[in-house]
Amino acid sequence: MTEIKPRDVQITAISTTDTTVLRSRTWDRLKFEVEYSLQKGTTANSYLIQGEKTALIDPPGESFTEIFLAKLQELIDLQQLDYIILGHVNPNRIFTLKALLELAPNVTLICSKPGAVALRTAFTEQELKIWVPRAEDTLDLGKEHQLQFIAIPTPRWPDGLCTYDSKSRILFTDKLFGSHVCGDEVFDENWKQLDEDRRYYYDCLHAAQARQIELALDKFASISPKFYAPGHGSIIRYSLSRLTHDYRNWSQEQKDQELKVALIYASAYGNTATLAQALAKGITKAGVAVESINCEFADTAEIEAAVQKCDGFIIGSPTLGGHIPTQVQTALGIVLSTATKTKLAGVFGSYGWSGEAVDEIETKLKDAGYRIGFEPIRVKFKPNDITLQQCKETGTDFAQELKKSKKVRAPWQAVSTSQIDRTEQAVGRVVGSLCVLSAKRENISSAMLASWVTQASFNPPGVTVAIAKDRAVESLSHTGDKFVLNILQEGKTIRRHFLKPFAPGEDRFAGLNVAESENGSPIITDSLAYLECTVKSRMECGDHWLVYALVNNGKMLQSTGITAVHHRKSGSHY
Ligand SMILES: Cc1cc2nc3c(=O)[nH]c(=O)nc-3n(C[C@H](O)[C@H](O)[C@H](O)COP(=O)(O)O)c2cc1C
Repeated sequence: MTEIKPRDVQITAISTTDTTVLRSRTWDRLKFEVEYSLQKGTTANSYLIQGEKTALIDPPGESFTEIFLAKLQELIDLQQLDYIILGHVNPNRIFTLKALLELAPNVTLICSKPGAVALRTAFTEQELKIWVPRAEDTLDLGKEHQLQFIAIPTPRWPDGLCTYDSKSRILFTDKLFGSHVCGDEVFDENWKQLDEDRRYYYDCLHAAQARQIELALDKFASISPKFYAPGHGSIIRYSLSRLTHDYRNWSQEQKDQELKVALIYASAYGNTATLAQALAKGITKAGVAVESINCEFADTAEIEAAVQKCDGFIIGSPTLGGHIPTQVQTALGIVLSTATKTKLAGVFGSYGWSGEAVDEIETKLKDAGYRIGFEPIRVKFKPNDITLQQCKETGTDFAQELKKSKKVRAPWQAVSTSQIDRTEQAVGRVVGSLCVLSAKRENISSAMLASWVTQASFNPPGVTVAIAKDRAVESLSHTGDKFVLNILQEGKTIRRHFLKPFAPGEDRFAGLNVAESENGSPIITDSLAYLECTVKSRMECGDHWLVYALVNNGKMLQSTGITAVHHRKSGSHY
């Protein structure tokens, strides 16, 4: 096993303009968050601007409090710290904030209006100096550092606030333009290698709030930053226009999707919100757009518009005091009076002991005549990895169900209608080996049938596998992922086992003979042969990912028998 480096705080000056980044680095994987599943660690970036006055942006979470404060005190005397700017108020970071306030009692906190409410809730026993800047306000730190504040409210971070320093031309973007990767590179000189991570970060954090991301980009259009300084990952210096363009394109892609799901939820302590994010990831992965609505911060018109436009809706609610919270009640009222009965519905929520909210919502929707697309999801308190995986799979199934009921089928482009049948038949004559890809991450095993598999290189030995985006198992389709390619034998029944639909979270290997490979992935021992592989790269090919993987190890499991090949009548499906 590779040894994981200890957490640390890396300090680097950004350009020559009195600005320093303090990167609190976590090298190992973080648990229980959808966006961390690539397991590359992350950095929590804080920034220090030293004009005549001093401002600190976004101190890190509790696991860094001690080492971060020690490093910060090497740079400044905390008695001299004038401002702490919060891109959003993160409950995990309140501990560090408390420690900072003890050492810097005169500091003024700067945040958005909803941020101030969250701060006052977290600091009930303490009088805080808070400044909520309006759009036209600036803050003069001296030495020409004029700070401008841009509110970027999103469903996930309703209190989002970006800061722009006109002297250094750094835009501090908090949750925008980040990536969860830990390394020594402070800047994005290797930005091409970051493409996959940035896209994944966008897909997990922002795809379900693409409308608000577009509004944010519009707001940034009037300034011309030289750097994006995000809350996580490398500082964007060399690829700023490219990444801006990418964010525009990815948001437009979401807008262009034919089908939309309104994901309407509220969450007092973040648990229902975490479930919402996992569902959203599963839905968007399947090529269906999500419009997230955080009931606490959305107005009636916004909810009505989302419900009218959507093809399906999902409502999420915690149970508080034995009831559905008022904001969700209101949203439910709007849904019941606005949504036509043809829309597919879903319900989920976190609870502590009785969990009435999910049952009540389900009953009301059923009584009103809506079809419920999945067994309501009820999760006690904080969801774990397995629950989140189930939510993602439920989201994907919900999207598939919508596609089926709306008969959405990817059009064959550049082929005239009269030629479609002939061309489909001809393409269908291309064959590949029938295999099962299997992988294990933490304690979650996954598997999928794959028939678009072929050898791709002799030296090093490598294979390619084309994986449908809407069915791609996350733990085997990203660079660095390890999996086993189980090569099936003609005449055996393993194929039938994997052709049947699995319920979200269902054990894919139940009833099969399985052994563990060196890379931890399951080997189906009744296969003809197996290969242990590591994903080297992947390429986006329309509705599939083409994964190129190196073969690390392999073995014949049967001395006779030939490889199963999947013969098809048409090239328009497997
Ligand atoms: C004031 C309060 C009242 C609660 N009342 C209930 C209740 O009546 N029934 C229940 O099952 N859970 C109850 N809970 C537990 C919450 O539903 C649980 O913490 C849930 O994870 C909150 O979800 P959220 O993080 O999305 O807000 C209550 C929690 C609090 C703080």
